[in-house]
Amino acid sequence: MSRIITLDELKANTKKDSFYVLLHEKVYDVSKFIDEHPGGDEVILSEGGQDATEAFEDVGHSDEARALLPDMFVGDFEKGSDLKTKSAVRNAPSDNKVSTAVEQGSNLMYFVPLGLLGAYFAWRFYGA
Ligand code: HEM
Repeated sequence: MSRIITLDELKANTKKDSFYVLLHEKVYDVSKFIDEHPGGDEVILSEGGQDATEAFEDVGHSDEARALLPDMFVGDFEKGSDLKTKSAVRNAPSDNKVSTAVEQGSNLMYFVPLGLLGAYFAWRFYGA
């Protein structure tokens, strides 16, 4: 059974010995984890009482990091609270499109001159 965590509750748990983090509209109690966090306690402490989704995603946390979350889950964040939560938008796909386009472009940049060079030598040796 899942609890609903209100904005007031989120804001009430911003002390190191009782600390809630809001990620992807879910609330996690990171009190026990905070001292072990590889990124340090300060970065997490500065996200108290607000939506930490963007900060968490900007770091590009690993699957191992994400796998720690279920154990710390407290409940879903209340819908329609004053706090605007961000949905999980990952910016990787659009970046990928750009880099494949650039890669295809640079392949052409190699193959066109190589093809011309090949054509020239074919003409030199087998032509007139
Ligand atoms: C609340 C749940 C969180 C968990 C379970 C978690 C877990 C982890 C883990 C396991 C790592 C090691 C690298 C990796 O596996 O990705 C890491 C690194 C890091 N985390 Fe978090 N993290 C949490 C929240 C945050 C938040 C809210 C921030 C905010 C800014 C943050 C900032 C960082 C930074 C900057 C690193 C990089 C440390 C380095 O490479 O030196 N983390 N975190």
